[in-house]
Amino acid sequence: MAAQVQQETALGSVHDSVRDREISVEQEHLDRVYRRLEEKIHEAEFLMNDAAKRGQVGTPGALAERDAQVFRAGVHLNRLNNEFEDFLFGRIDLLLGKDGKKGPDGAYTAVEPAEGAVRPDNTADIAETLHIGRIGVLDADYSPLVIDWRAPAAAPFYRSTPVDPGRVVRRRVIRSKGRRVLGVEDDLMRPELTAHIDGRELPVIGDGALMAALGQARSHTMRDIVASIQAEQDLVIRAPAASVTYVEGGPGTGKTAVALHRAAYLLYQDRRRYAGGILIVSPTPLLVAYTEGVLPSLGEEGQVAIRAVGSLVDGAEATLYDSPAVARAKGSYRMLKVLRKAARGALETPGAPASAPASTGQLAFGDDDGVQTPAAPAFTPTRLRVVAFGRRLELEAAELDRIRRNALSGTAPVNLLRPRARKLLLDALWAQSGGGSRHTDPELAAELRSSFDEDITSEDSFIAFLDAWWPVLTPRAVLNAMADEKRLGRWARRILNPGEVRRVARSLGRDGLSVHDVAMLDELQAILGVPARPRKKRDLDPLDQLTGLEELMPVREESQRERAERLAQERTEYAHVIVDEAQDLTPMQWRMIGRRGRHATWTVVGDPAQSSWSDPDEAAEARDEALGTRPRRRFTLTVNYRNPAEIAELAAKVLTLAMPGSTSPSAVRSTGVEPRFVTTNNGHSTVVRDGLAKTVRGEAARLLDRVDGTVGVVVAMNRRAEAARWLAGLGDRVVALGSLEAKGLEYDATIVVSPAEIADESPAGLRVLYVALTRATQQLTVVSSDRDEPDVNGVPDLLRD
Ligand SMILES: Nc1ncnc2c1ncn2[C@@H]1O[C@H](COP(=O)(O)OP(=O)(O)OP(=O)(O)O)[C@@H](O)[C@H]1O
Repeated sequence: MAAQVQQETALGSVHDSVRDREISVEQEHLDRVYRRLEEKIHEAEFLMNDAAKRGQVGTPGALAERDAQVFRAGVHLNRLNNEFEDFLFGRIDLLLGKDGKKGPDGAYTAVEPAEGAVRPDNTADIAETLHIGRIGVLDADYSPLVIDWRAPAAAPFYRSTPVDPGRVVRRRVIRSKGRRVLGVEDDLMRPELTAHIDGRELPVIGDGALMAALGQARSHTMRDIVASIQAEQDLVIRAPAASVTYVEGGPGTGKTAVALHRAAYLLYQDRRRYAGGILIVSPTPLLVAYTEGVLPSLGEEGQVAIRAVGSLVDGAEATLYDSPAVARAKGSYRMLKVLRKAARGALETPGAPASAPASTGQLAFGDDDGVQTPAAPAFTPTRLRVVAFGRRLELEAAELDRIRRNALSGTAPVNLLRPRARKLLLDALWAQSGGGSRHTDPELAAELRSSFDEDITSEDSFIAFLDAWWPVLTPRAVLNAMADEKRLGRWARRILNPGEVRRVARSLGRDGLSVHDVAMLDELQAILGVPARPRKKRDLDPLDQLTGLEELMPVREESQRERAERLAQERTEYAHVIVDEAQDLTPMQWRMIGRRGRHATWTVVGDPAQSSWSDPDEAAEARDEALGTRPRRRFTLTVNYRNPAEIAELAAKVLTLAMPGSTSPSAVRSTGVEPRFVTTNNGHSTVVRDGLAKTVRGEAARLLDRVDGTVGVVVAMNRRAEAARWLAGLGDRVVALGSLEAKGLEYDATIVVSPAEIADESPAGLRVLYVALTRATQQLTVVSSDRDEPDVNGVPDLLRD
């Protein structure tokens, strides 16, 4: 082979000296970069001080300019300080490019080599070397010292492969800590070439950075993969933002990692458009906690909202789980029909509470927002009595019902129909008063009518009646009303069966919300509508009151800043929505997320084989509705970077049962460690014979000894609390989690407890089991109970060939 590839053999000392020399080459470059960064930090500090001085000059223009300058310098300084750790991680050595043109980052733009860059005898010279890092750094003469990983010039670092190398001859990953380079790992993209750099043959060190990264112990937080993004992943990360980017791939193919890096890429591409406007929806708070450190490590702190699907509605936080049967009823399209009926029905229900109890959280509208929510009436009034023009007028129950039905026949949100209902009441009272026949002159008649209306609407009894008869409903109030089985039964007639009604009503009576309740609240918010905010009144000047001037003064307009702050707080729509684990969303959740991305571009990542939702067709319909007719660009990720082949092979058996005909991603490495099977109940057990608790605890302790990082114990949802007790005192490297909570997470080692229990938990149980079996990066133990019918080797029924 032409290039000087070093092997770990008898040539060890030669190898070490070449490696040391290459490390010192990179150290020199890193030193240069740090010197330049320090200069830039001084520049930023100088700018800030200078700007502060300029503030004392005091003209409005100078002040505005100062503010902008201080802001820019502050952001810059902050980034430089934060990126100081480990920001240089890659290098590519390139052949001469085709056209010789340079891009804005100072690098040549051509992807393909110039003709003649490779000589007929397969020798070539390195014409350009680029270092890749978390941010770009230009030298004082504008030559690129470091290229931002998201810049076009950095793409070949990720895209180049031996099959399609482009200009790249050698791709190097640099490992550093603080200011010290610790190691380098090279991949040769053109192994057939003898390439020279500065008159020397190009050395190649190590056997690839990817394997080194994959072998590292896992902690409770995800790491970025910026130094080892693979070509098929890079295509997704850099896909144009237009329309919908749709990514499928099996467990461990990097979908979550890719989604996070894509957010950072989009911000880099068009910061103005996306800053603050990217939403990442994650299935669980555990996955949010696991992933939320990745974007800051890519230099994108606070720009992207990562929210669990149960925390998408402000003021509502899901803390409870529903049983599979209840989840199916609450999450399906059928619930939409029930909610529409409930929202209208809650108005006319005797005794229905009209507003949320003060102790429960508020949705986006409520007392806090200045909208008056009337106190809950004891019952819905059945008669209206008022006095107008000295006459007693009265509307009876039947008439009131007719008016309500008439008002509700509109399609507008229920709360927005209140003015219409009020108008219909006044019409009925006016008709009763006979006032319409008193004047033939239309002008006089109109005047009479308006003073009639004024007379009635200023009466306290009328206002109290309206508040009780047509209260402003909050989503919480309607949900509370649905906890009454009888009422729910009425609203869900022919939609839910009696068993479902009973179970749903009971679940809504609990203290707290489930992830499905949150989607129902959001839907109710849309069905009920938000009544117009009363405009804030200016505080009255006592002098105004004396002179009556206040009536002539315009209401003060919101300042631009106030408006910007309010909009940011109220943000419910985003410019780009990234959905992780999209296969799990129910139709109601798709509707909730869809409302946040009505005008957005989307990235949707998921794996149908891991879906815990029982009706994939219904969910697909809801997804298509949320994404609309936007064109989709589809990608498939094919390589499993998480599980060693031994574990992937076992999981594939469950995949065959769960989704016959689908293919597993291919595992990129093998560890030689086979999954272990332990039983609790029979004489053939290899280890323990007594209870599950002791078995799992013993196995967890064993695995903690064998791996440096984390151990996850996955149990059926109803065993979660119990499993936490089994592990008490073993330390924080080991955690117990329910099958549905394991989604997206990974551990060095996992224990999957009773596959049969997990599979029987729900209609999608086999797919949930597939998720559980694919969480380990190194070792997997399966603990069986009686239900698993283990064979003599402890292998449970579901995992046998
Ligand atoms: N290019 C890469 N370089 C290094 N590590 C990688 C790379 N791609 C993925 N990984 C690692 O593989 C693991 C799996 O990635 P990730 O969680 O994003 O996969 P996923 O497709 O979302 O999996 P699942 O569907 O099971 O949730 C993570 O530890 C991730 O850091």
